[in-house]
Amino acid sequence: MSKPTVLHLGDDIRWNHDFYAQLQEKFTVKRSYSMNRDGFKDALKSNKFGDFVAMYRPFWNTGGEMGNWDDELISLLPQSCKIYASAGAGFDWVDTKRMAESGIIYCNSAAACTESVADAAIWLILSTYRLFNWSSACARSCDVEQFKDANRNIAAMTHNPNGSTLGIIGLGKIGYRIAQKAFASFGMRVIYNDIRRMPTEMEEAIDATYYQSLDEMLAKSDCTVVATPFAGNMLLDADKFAKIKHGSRLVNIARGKLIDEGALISALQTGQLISAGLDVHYNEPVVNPILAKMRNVELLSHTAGASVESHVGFERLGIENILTFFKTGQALTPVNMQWIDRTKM
Ligand SMILES: O=C(O)C(=O)CO
Repeated sequence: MSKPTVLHLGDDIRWNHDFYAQLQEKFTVKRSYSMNRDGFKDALKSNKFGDFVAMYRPFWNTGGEMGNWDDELISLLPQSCKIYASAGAGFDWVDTKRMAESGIIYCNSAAACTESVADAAIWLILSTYRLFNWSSACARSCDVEQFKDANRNIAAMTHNPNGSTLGIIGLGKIGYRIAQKAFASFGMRVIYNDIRRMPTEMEEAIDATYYQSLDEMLAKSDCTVVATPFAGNMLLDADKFAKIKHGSRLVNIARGKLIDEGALISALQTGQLISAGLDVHYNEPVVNPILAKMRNVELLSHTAGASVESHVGFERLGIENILTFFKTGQALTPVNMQWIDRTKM
């Protein structure tokens, strides 16, 4: 009997060759490599990859050249396709509801990069308190006057995070890990806003307080961290910045489009916010040049999740999702089960 087909999108396997061999034992693996949208659409229309049962994208460098997975693309997938297991925590580029309507489970890989993203958030949080960006830029300038300026003046403007209040928007896997680290390392008081409240024992473990109202949480946070998925709507606009605690800080490790960058810049210029730390940007890969010039703003190149450990984990988790799903009928990290018609599985 012939083996079912898995369509492997994009990057080669880099770390998990033995594990990939297990996938190849059970499935015929076909490769799309890097196809642009038109090429990929033509390939699907002509059934170039056959009636594949799963799609696997082991890393984020390539395999996304076809652009957003919207109705146009999803409607071209063969009816045989049941699961798409992809690298990455965020899935703002996939209409997961539309996929579910075609009976396809989408699995993300947040679990594989949680540690890296949470570590990067801690870096950004610390930097918003201690203004390391400013100190680092002065040292890198190799200019004696700038060095002296930082050395003399930073102390009067920076603070220890210990005992201050960290407000987390989105206490999912990553948000919770950030909270654990900030609570354990800096003794920060954790408050959070989410659509769902955490179980009591999880709240108690980090002494966290739930705020159903985002506005009320923003008014209490000394540092707000955005750790929620982008679901098509902006979260922090001028109205929200007017409600945020005066003189507080902002960190974003989620998605740039959650924040109105113009409003953020105004909040930083008026002192409503005293600093910010951003891994993600509204117009990636273009970084806002006004933010780039602000010495109280730490900027990264969307690398919060980028580590060997995340990469190893992305490759593994995608394969595990596919193998487990076809063995047990259940995927490990699905995000769209609420829309899947289980009677058709
Ligand atoms: O995995 C993702 O989606 C990330 O943005 C990690 O930083």
